[in-house]
Amino acid sequence: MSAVETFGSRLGAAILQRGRLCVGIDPHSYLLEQWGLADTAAGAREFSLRVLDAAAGHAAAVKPQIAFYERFGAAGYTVLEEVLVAAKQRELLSIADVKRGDVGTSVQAYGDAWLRPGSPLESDAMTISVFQGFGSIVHPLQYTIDSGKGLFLLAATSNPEARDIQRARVGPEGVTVAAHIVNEAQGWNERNRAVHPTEQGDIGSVGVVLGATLDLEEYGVSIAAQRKPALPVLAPGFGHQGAALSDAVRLFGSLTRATLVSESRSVLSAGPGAVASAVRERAELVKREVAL
Ligand SMILES: O=C(O)c1cc(=O)[nH]c(=O)n1[C@@H]1O[C@H](COP(=O)(O)O)[C@@H](O)[C@H]1O
Repeated sequence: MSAVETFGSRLGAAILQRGRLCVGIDPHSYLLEQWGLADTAAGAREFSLRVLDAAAGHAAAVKPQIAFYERFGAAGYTVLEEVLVAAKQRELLSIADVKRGDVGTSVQAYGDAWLRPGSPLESDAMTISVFQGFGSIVHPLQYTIDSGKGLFLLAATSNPEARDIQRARVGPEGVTVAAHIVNEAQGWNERNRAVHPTEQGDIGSVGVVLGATLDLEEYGVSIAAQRKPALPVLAPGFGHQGAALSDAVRLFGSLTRATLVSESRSVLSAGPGAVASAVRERAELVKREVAL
């Protein structure tokens, strides 16, 4: 039996304490300009630290999108390292929005980079692509057991261009790709529940990304069944992409239980002077509207 506190358990505690808002940290060029900051690694650093201060105590998690740092090369990665440490100091769960995926030792190296305790880029969880097969992520999955880390598998993403691929039917039962990925995540959580003390087994550590802009039934994803352990869901699409918080429970049904409402631009566009109040307002609204 593992003594490690699971990601699912930490996620549950964070939701209970601070609600289910996840603030996306996306230092777009246009936002840096709007904030009066240079479009440089130093600008992204200033931006990110201010967002972290705004999120502290009000959001369950933050989700830095690594592409916005990667565009500054090594300097961007140095900033990202600092941002991830600063998130931890503020007791915010960090979800590295990496969206990487590969096979064998390559995907193992991604897991080592983002989930290995002591790694310079250590995060609490990462987004990951499993379009090369659930079996391809066996190494990153091990971090959920050994080190209390989390994964969010891309399943039904918020962008409309993904519809054809993610709704395509696969396997002998002809389930959609999205539903297949959801089932794999749920199955993993069920199989590994016993590895952890039972009080930690309420929420799984392997979650999925489901866009709030979608009709999940259309993607073949059932929102009716109460599954145990609860499936973590990272739900982007609220705010800037048009999904309304008031629709969240209708959209996610029983999956709302362990859902993180992820918003980036709707909060970040408030600017440096108003970002703190924007986070607080959004967090309050999420608590009121997305209650199960
Ligand atoms: O994994 C994600 O966070 C993600 C998945 C998805 O299906 N759609 C999606 O927009 N995102 C991310 O969410 C952020 C955009 O959020 P908004 O600015 O709130 O629209 C970007 O960092 C995207 O990469």
